[in-house]
Order: sequence, then structure tokens, then C-alpha cells
Amino acid sequence: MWPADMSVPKVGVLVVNLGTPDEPTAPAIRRYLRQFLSDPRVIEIPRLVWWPILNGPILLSRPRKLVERYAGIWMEGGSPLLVYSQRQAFGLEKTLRARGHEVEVEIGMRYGNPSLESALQKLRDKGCERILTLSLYPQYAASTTATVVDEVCRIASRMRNQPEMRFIKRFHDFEPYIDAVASKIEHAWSEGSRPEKLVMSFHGLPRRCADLGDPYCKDSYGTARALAKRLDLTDDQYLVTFQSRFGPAEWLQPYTEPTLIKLAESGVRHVDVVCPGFLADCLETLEEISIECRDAFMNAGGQQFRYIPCLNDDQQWVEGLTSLVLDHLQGWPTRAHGD
Ligand SMILES: C=CC1=C(C)c2cc3[nH]c(cc4nc(cc5[nH]c(cc1n2)c(C)c5CCC(=O)O)C(CCC(=O)O)=C4C)c(C)c3C=C
Ligand SMILES: [Fe+2]
Ligand SMILES: [Fe+2]
Repeated sequence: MWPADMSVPKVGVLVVNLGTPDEPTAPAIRRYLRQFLSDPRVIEIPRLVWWPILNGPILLSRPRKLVERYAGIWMEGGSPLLVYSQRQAFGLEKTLRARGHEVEVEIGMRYGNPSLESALQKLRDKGCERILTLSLYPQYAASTTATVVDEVCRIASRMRNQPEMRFIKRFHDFEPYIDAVASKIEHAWSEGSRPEKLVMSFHGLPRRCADLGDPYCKDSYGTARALAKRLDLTDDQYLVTFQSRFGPAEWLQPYTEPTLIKLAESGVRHVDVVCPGFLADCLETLEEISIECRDAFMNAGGQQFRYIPCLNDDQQWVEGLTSLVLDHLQGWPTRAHGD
């Protein structure tokens, strides 16, 4: 306990997500991709080999191809990934305060804006002496979670007066997270019929990362099993797949789109697809799954394809996020002095 005459160090929560372009234009997408794909945690091949590939074929052609796809999902407040991440951070701060915890919350993006540096600076300017970093990735991967830890520590390495820092590593089987995703699925089922198969599609990762010990694949299966248990699904009622393969190397299998095509070809008429690893809808869900994979499934003979949205600004999830943060703030008092 803090003696009554001592002020309690102020606590801040840095909520982090991947990042997204500032606008759906080729120059903005190029800027974002350059920063993202220059991260050695994301592309683990020697810089000398990667640099000409990135600055040649990838940055010359990919941004232009993505303009239309981003434009098609753009929201009034910006890219869905940013809009929903902001709403989660705002909801978290509001709920923490409603539960009596004096905590500052800021959102930062690992790539693009608002930058992690600006978000950390805002927390420091508000007087936060203790900072908990929460990356919005339930499953741990070096290319997502670890690179946030690296970057936050790199920023702190330039501070004379550093805050005390904590990081949440993963929450792939945290009950309120599983419950919130399950409720979303049950809500879809309450509005229509149950599918023949529930496809749980996670973002992919190069196979080599898993072979080298990245726990992401195990975490994803852990989430899927917890969801199946919570929804009372038998093994033949659901499937785990991996999407968004990038480059020629082998990624985690089975791949989402080819699996959906095979399902349709083998006579499965109705599937539901949910992406539990994404907490906010984004290009990879609204475009790749909800448009491209839907087309692939229907063209292969499928009859009903339902995409179940991400948690986004779901109130049950905001409450879950608040419990997750409070679990990790233990030992850091947060109540306003005199409460
Ligand atoms: C080798 C490259 C990539 C790895 C490894 C990777 C891992 C990874 N990514 C996410 C979450 C998201 N990725 C998103 C977009 C995206 N991902 C890659 C490449 C890798 N991802 C690229 C090149 C892109 C940009 C789009 C494209 O060019 O295809 C997004 C959406 C961003 C948005 O603006 O909407 C998310 C979210 C995870 C969770 C992950 C590791 C598990
Ligand atoms: Fe705030
Ligand atoms: Fe990705």
C-alpha cells in the first residue's frame, strides 16, 4: 500500500496494433509497406538479398494493386484497422474509469500513424510513470508481438527518465476473449441457420518461423480448441486454416482459400468463416476473406458463405479487454489518490 501522503505513480496503457496506410493512395500504401516490410522481425532474410526485392518488384507494383482494395473498405474515420483499434482503446479507457481506475490510454501503431513514439510521448506528457503495453494480438508471434516489444524498448532506450514498463505477451485462451468471439458466432447463428462447417481462419506465418520455435501456430490451435469447446463443436464441425500468404515460401497450412474451394467441391454448401486472430476488421478480413474467399467458395459450387465480423467495437469485448488489462496491472495501484 502507498502511504496516504505519497502520490501513486500514474499508470498508462499503450494499446498497439499493426498499422495501416494513412489513406488509400499508392504513395501512402508504399510508405506503410516500406516501413512494415523493412522490419527484420517480419522478413527474416538477409538485408542485402531483401533490399533489391523490396525496392524493386514489391514497392513498385504492390501499392498500385492495393489502392482499389483499400478504397473499397475505407471508413469515414479512416482505415477500419485504425478506426476499430481506436474505438477499443477509447472503450477501454472509459470502462477502466467507470470501474474507478484512473488510467490513461493511448493507441499507437507499429507501422504508420499514430506512431508508437508519439503515443508513448503522450503518455509521458500526461505524467505516466508506469506503462503497460497491450498489443492487440491474442496469439504471440515474433513478427507481431515481439517487434512491438523491440520498438517500445528502442524508443525507451533514448529516454533519460524511463517509465517502468510491462508487456502482455498473449491472451489466446483468455476466457473473456473466447467468450466474446463465441458470442459473435452465436449471434450470427441466432439470425440464420448453422453452417455445415465453421472455418476459423488465422493470419498465416512462414512455416520456417514455426519450425524455429515461434509458438504462433500452437497459440492459434489453442484458441480454436477453446472456441470449439465453448461452442460445443465436435471435431468435424470446424476447421482451422491460415490466410494471407505472402511470397513464394511455404506458410502454415492448410491455406484458407484452397480449403474453401475443396470444401465446396466436396459438396459442402454452407460455411461460416470467422477470423479470431484479428480483433479489428481490416484488409485481410473485409477484402481477402469476405470478398475473395467468398467468390472462390461460391464459384466452386458453394451456396452460402457467411463472414462473421471481428470483435471491433463490441461491448462484451471492451469489458473483456478491461479485465485483461486489470489482471496485468496487479501491483500497480490505479485508484485516484484519496479514493
Ligand atoms: C512476410 C510478411 C508478413 C508476415 C510474417 C505477417 C504476419 C502477420 N500479419 C498480421 C496481421 C496483419 N497483416 C496485415 C497486412 C499485411 N501483412 C503482410 C505481410 C505479413 N504479415 C502484408 C504485406 C500486409 C499488407 C497488405 C498486403 O500487402 O497484402 C493486416 C491488415 C493491415 C490493414 O491495413 O488492414 C493485419 C491486421 C499478423 C497477425 C501476423 C502474424 C501472425
Ligand atoms: Fe486518453
Ligand atoms: Fe500480415
